[in-house]
Amino acid sequence: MRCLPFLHGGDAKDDDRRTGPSAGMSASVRSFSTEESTERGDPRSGSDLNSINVSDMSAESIRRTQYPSFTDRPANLRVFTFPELKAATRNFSRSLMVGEGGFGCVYRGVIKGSDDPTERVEIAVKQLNRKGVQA
Ligand SMILES: Nc1ncnc2c1ncn2[C@@H]1O[C@H](COP(=O)(O)OP(=O)(O)OP(=O)(O)O)[C@@H](O)[C@H]1O
Repeated sequence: MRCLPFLHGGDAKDDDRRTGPSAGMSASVRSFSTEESTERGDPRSGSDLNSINVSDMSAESIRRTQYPSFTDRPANLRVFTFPELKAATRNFSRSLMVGEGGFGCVYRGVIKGSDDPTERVEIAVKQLNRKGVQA
């Protein structure tokens, strides 16, 4: 699941969508949980989820998946827990769904600011669909 700044109006696929932290309204997230796995109590840790089974990967695909360590992430990359995203989107309410891509649905949400908890930051949260065509 990933979390992006929520954009008002217009085509969300334009360049504004990729402005990131410099836009002053960003919320980045990297979470691999799904509601399904969380409610089953999936015991995998974040580091487990970052690991890659290379047994059946080609050399080319391995080269393409050389991500930096999750612990080496940029200081301004904010990480959210699944319960936080669930609360922000009112349990992924259909009424807050703003779109759907090949990997899953995108929901509008509101979270507290990282520096000022009274600040309300509008976000877009994509919930990955494991059964989706691309996912
Ligand atoms: N940050 C955002 N703010 C507002 N709406 C968004 C945002 N991100 C996505 N959306 C809405 O959700 C729809 C689907 O977005 P998504 O990123 O899933 O598209 P995609 O790139 O086609 O999907 P995928 O990456 O899963 O193939 C968009 O067309 C848009 O309507």
